[in-house]
Amino acid sequence: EGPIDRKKTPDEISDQPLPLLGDFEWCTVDVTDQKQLEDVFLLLNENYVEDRDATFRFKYTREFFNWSLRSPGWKQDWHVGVRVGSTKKLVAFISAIPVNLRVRDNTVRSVEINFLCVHKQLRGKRLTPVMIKEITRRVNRCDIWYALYTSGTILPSPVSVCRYTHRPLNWSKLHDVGFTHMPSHATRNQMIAKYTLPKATSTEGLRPMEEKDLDEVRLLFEKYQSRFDLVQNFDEAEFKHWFLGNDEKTASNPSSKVIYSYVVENQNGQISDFFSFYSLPFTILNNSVHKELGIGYLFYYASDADLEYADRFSPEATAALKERLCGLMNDACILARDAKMDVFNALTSQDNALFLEPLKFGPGDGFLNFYLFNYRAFPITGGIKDDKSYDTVKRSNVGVVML
Ligand SMILES: Cc1c(C(=O)c2nccn2C)oc2cccc(OCCCNCc3cccnc3)c12
Repeated sequence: EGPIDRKKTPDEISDQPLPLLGDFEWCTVDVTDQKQLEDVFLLLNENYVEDRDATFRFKYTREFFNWSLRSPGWKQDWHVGVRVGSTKKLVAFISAIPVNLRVRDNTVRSVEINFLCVHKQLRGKRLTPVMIKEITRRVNRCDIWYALYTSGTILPSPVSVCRYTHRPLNWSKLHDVGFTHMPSHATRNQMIAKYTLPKATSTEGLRPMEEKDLDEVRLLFEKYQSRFDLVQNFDEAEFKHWFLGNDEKTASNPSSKVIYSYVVENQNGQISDFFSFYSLPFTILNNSVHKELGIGYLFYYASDADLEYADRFSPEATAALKERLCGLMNDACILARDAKMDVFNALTSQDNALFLEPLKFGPGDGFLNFYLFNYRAFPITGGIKDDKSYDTVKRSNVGVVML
């Protein structure tokens, strides 16, 4: 396991971008300029990933980009765009943010690549490989040689693959928009009853995470994450950014809130657990009644449930963790429902297999493949059972969650 290419230095890398065909020009998007942020927002909301039947399209908000593109150490030069020379219209985008990854026992200074988007009318012009080469060049110039990225499509050699899963929160709306279907043996009311959640959460001491919790939660999180083989290491600033976001702005406008983080404070005032989820709605294409699908995505979590066991992977420790996570994640679904989300999405990564079936998550029809650029690693299990069921617990070794 380890780097694929020989060690290089930035001065070996060209300081000029690759040539672009026709009336296209490279640009660097300044996402602190609301107008340029709007260009990215419009490009992705009209041209980014859709589901297979083109029923839904990701609806990234401006707040989401401010959160995901401006994490600590972010560089404007790594927000790469292609514009039409004559009109300055943004027709392609790709981004990188710096991250510290751990792949088994190796720490790898990397970037995470995300939001690769080419305008629908420019598909098939081989623009994607050129975008990837250009972002690679700009990152290499900063002496970073590795990258993590995900894709719904199969590309050469994924390091891991996880399955999409969904927990309906508002079954009737999901049914109305065609996301979920009525099983032959059930009625509408039976399906609604099946997915109805309690009014209130049940975990004693559960409350929103606050700035004063950060150090304690980061310590709990680092202990928990040590169980996985592919993780992102967060320093203090990164931890604050990813779990508290730039919350002051959303205090005024709750509907634009992106990241939701909660802690469990036990009787003697210690933090025993935490979990988080982010909001990333779908635009519903051609539906007269519903315009948007509210979606919560499970993000990171940690628990001390297994800490008292010498072997954290023993059946006893696993049972204790399973019981704790089932209570926590059921509360996460309740909080997501209260935040007007219609479905709660999770992958089969982390220890999710412990609660997916008990909490009525159903397998989705999508897979998320994880790729490492310029780094060879033995495959890391993504928690997928070979068949559709989750009958036996199949834990995963993927501890990184990509937006
Ligand atoms: C996308 C997505 C979906 C859906 O497509 C979906 N949910 C409700 C209705 N639909 C059609 O369901 C998921 C469950 C877990 C994690 C996920 O995504 C994890 C993060 C994905 N990152 C962005 C991305 C999207 C597609 C391909 N590559 C990257 C998803």
